[in-house]
Amino acid sequence: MSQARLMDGSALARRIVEDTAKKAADLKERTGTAPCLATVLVGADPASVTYVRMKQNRSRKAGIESRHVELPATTTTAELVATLDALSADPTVHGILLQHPMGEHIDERAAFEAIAAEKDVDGVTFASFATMSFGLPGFVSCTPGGIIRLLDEYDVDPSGKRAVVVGRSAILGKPAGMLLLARDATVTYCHSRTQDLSAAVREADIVVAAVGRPRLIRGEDIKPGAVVIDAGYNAGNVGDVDFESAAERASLITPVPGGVGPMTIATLLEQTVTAAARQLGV
Ligand SMILES: Nc1nc2c(c(=O)[nH]1)N[C@@H](CN(C=O)c1ccc(C(=O)N[C@@H](CCC(=O)O)C(=O)O)cc1)CN2
Repeated sequence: MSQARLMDGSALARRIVEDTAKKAADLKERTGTAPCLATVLVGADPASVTYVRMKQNRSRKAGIESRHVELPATTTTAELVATLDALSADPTVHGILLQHPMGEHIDERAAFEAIAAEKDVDGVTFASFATMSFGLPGFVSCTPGGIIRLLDEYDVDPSGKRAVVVGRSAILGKPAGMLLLARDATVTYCHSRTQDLSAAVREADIVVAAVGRPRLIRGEDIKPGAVVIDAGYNAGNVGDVDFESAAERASLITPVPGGVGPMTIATLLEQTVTAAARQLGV
């Protein structure tokens, strides 16, 4: 029987998006300009197509214009960088989202770094990573930022807690750990070379699963009363955590779907409106 309380990302995301829509409307009224988010998709990976569509639809509902750039899977790094340079220089675009993954032949870092810092509403550049890591104002990576908002919403203070982040990707695991560190958690990163994952997870007061391996984290490894954040995206809306068994021991747990996912998009929209306001001098 499940004991954990659900951390309802859908409900919190809805409130953030409603608030963001009001700010977007206010900005348009004051400046005559609606915030604009450019989405860039390389190739046609079905999951990425879905995520980009979700971002466009929710942008529209929040009064954010979207400009979509679709590039073929054969796009080179140089071509992608040229596209991102053009969007970075375009004053009618306030935020840029480069959907990940983008193909193994592409130098992902070169592509992310082509996004102007002031338009990095997805928090993927080195500049954003630095401000995020030092707890300074700037744009956060959207999923990690959404995770911190969920923790705040459910009164989970990471200070002094042992946090274990499973996964070290540039857009998820690494920044999630840095945001928790900035909140004074004692952070351990686990990854494919970690020798005893179960032992590390068993120590955790906060577990962030961000590795993309369906049901990797099981209830028997969850410390009783731990907070479990499932940030795994796998086919069929299955998370990285075995929800049923983990919920028996956790005090709080995010569901998949309806947990971290909606928070990712809400954070993106919120940061787009912030970027637009700054660029429009409001
Ligand atoms: N440039 C980026 N690429 C990727 C990111 C990112 O933040 N920036 N994150 C993931 C995927 N992702 C957004 O791109 C994403 C995944 C899932 C959801 C979501 O809301 N999922 C729903 C379920 C969706 C459904 O019904 O099919 C949920 O969890 O409730 C949002 C965003 C990789 N790439």
